[in-house]
Amino acid sequence: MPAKKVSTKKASVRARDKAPTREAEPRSASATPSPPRRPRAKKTVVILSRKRSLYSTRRLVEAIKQRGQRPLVLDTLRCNMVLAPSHPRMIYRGVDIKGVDVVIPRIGASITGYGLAVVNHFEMMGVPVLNSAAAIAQSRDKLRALQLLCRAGLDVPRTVMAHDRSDVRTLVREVGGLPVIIKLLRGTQGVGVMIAHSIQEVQTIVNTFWDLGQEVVLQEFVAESKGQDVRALVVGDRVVGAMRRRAKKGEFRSNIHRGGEGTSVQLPDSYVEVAVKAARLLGLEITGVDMLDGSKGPRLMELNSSPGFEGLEQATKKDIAGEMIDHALRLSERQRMATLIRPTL
Ligand SMILES: Nc1ncnc2c1ncn2[C@@H]1O[C@H](COP(=O)(O)OP(=O)(O)OP(=O)(O)O)[C@@H](O)[C@H]1O
Repeated sequence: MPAKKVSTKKASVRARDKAPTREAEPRSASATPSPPRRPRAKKTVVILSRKRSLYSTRRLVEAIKQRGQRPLVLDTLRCNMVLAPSHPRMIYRGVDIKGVDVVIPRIGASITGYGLAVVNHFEMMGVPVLNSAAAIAQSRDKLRALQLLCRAGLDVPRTVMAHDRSDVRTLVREVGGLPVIIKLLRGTQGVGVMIAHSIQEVQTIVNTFWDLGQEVVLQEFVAESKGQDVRALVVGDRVVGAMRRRAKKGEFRSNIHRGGEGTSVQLPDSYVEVAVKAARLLGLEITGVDMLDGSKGPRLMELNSSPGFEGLEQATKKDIAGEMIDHALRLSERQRMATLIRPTL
């Protein structure tokens, strides 16, 4: 169902100044009349997204409306940031954005730089964001993310990054020999993930990428995973849905975009623990954690900070969008309470 267009004009109106909707009268067994209740104002939830027609954006908008709150979809690239001492502002199509309660960034890889600046600007304006600019940046840098996970003792496939063309044979040995996985550091949806079965192939692939100025890593091929991987969606400190993705015939990459098929799974505790710990380590409130099945347990591949969830909702029949919005609303409420309490301390 197409998302209803949300007028950006509303952005100029402070959410709490809007005419409040009446809440239902509380039922009470006591004869004492209860004091009049202050009606709760709607919360404004901003979705940063290039297109409101994208599945995940539409579902988030739907979930916000279902909870009686106000969605506002802003095209990340149309957000203009004004830096002024102690008063950062955001202008969208000539309108000052005010009264935002929480922001959910959906930042595609192609606009990471500008997207991070916009997210950071909302943080400077004191608005809670899921996820923070620092956490998104950390998870987008695949090597840094793997370094952090590895340092914390989590199991990641053996990985090397190098620039020395003369030493490819040693690099292959370091990751456990052939076949070897070669990954573009900036790849997504399985594009830029290759398997090489000979030293010659490895050399050709890495040299091509290096000549194009691209960074690559060599990674141990986790054969036990047999063309499957696990996607766990972590919201806060819970896995709210998980699926096993199977690669199509003749393909080792199980991404849905590469024709992989997802089926709902109930994850063993060890997988849940690893996924939640990894999300905490990278500071991600919402994340899609990709894991391979190793012979000794889950092996972390990567964490996506703006995970698409169409395949996951279809496979699990769960309201993943609703889980994300509930968490966002909880965080915004927590922040509101914190600002109320602070002056009395
Ligand atoms: N080390 C490995 N051993 C075996 N299979 C692997 C390995 N790394 C990746 N794969 C397979 O290739 C697929 C794509 O890898 P990966 O998720 O790293 O790519 P990506 O382009 O970063 O994808 P995403 O869109 O999730 O960011 C995985 O889903 C998995 O099936």
